[in-house]
Amino acid sequence: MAVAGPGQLNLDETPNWGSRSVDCFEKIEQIGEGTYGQVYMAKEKATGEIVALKKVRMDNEKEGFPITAIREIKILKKLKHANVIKLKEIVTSRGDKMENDFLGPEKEDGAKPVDDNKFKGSIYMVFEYMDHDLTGLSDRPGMRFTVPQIKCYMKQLLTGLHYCHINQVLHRDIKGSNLLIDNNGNLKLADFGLARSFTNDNNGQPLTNRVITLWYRPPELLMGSTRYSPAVDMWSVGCIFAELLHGKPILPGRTEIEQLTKIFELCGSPDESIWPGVSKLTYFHKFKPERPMKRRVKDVFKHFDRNALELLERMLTLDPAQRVTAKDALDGEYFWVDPLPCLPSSLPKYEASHEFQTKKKRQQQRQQQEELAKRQKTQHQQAHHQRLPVAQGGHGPRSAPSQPSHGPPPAIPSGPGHHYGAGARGPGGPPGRHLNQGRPPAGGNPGGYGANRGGPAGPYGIPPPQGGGYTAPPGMPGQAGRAPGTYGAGYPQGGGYGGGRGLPMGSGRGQQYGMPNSGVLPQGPGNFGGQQYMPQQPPNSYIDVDGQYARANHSGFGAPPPGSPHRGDYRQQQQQQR
Ligand SMILES: Nc1ncnc2c1ncn2[C@@H]1O[C@H](COP(=O)(O)OP(=O)(O)OP(=O)(O)O)[C@@H](O)[C@H]1O
Repeated sequence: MAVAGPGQLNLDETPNWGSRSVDCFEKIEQIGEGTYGQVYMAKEKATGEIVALKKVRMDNEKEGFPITAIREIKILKKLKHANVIKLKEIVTSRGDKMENDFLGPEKEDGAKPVDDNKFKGSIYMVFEYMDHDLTGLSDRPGMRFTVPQIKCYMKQLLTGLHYCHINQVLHRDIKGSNLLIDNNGNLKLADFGLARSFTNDNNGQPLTNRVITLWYRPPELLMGSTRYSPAVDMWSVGCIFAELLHGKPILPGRTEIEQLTKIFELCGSPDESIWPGVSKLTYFHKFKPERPMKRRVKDVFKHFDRNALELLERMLTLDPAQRVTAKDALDGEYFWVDPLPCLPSSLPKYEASHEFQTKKKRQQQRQQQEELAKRQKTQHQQAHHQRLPVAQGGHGPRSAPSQPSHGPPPAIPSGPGHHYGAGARGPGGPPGRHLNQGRPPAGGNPGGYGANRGGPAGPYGIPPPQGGGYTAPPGMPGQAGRAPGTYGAGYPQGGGYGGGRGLPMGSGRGQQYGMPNSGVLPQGPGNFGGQQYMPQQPPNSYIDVDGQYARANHSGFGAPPPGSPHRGDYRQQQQQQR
């Protein structure tokens, strides 16, 4: 098993990493709870800098440092990009000092009792702090994303992903809660715990297909493919894109088969003519629908604007070989016509919102509502009993008294209102209502953007509000014409996305995605370390088939409970197997 012993991180190049203690930081509050462990907002004592500390959960690891964390650290060390979260350093604690500080003392010296995993320190990854994740942000009451804002986030998502792909990294867990956003409007890819490096043939080694949260998992993985490409991430991006525009998750399956069925219902069922080679996939014949299904993307999302729909079609292409790449997506009309993507810095600033916190708030609200309802019911019953004739003694006839002693049922306030259209989030609405309705299944399934987090798929409906157009003034570089595309094809030699749409590096629309094909490249102006925007106006771990650990199936925008099919946590399976 590819695990390192505690403390054996082998983090070459950064000898200082791991040398500092977590005591250099002061905890502020918990902002996340993931498969790995808790994530805290903290302040570096010496500098006052705010950071995020992600604790590497060791309590389930009997065999040393978890490979998922090793992989995340290794990959993040190599990726340096404005749209990829920055891992600043690793710090350690002797005997879990941090945990004691945060959660209360356990032992005098701060060490944990010994029986398994005992007296061992903890390891924390120190990240730049981000104010929001996309799930938390979109779940804010009243949140509405404008079209330029959606374009701005999508552009950054694709730019970060393109950078990963040309550096031969598959993310394999693109979802809202892994897209972090700061109050300057910057979006960064985070949570590389499921990511892995790839080469074109992976030296003949198969990859696990148990990756990517179910709602965002592409058909090739669901049908058992073990040789896949960056296209898997692009499917997830398509699901997020549609969700942003539509206001709720578009493919909320509860099981793998249901997920595939939902995909076929929307995208049609595959056959050799549209997806050469599909019939060779392990589960093709098992999951093939009895009757062929027609593609309905255009019908279902007919309220999307033409360019958005065209891009979505290319992202949600069944055949991964024909699915749009991040680079080509960035080149799509969608990002180059009015309303243009807004500048990140022009986006509104919001109070911090992480999925963990918004979920907690929702839970508290639900509890309050339940208590209120209970209290009202009790009061009502008491009032009722007081009105009953004494002789009945509370054991009256079974039929209701003839006098109208029952008032209307207590009003249960609905949940916070949500954006993207109509209704407040509340108990599942009747069929026919669309956005912002229903509530996630108990346990919190992946949720949508400002919308119905997780109810069964309802009818597709209301278009999002169209944000105002943000046209670059004439003569600004953002208006430059386009030259024929000249990008290198395929991965990993994707080439620098220097010129956007085939313009020479740094010219034209002033946009630069990614970097040249040199593995990992330094950040800096002129390439996409220094992302340039157009001058627009503001408006789990266990071994899998690739011999790797992986966490799969876990949460969507919300976090399904451990053990739910959405989470399908490899880590849990491993524990069960042990
Ligand atoms: N750098 C950061 N700044 C602010 N918040 C963060 C940061 N990193 C993570 N978070 C918060 O913590 C949450 C969980 O983080 P992350 O996804 O990295 O952990 P995980 O254990 O891999 O979670 P999961 O099992 O859900 O994938 C994120 O959704 C986000 O809300």
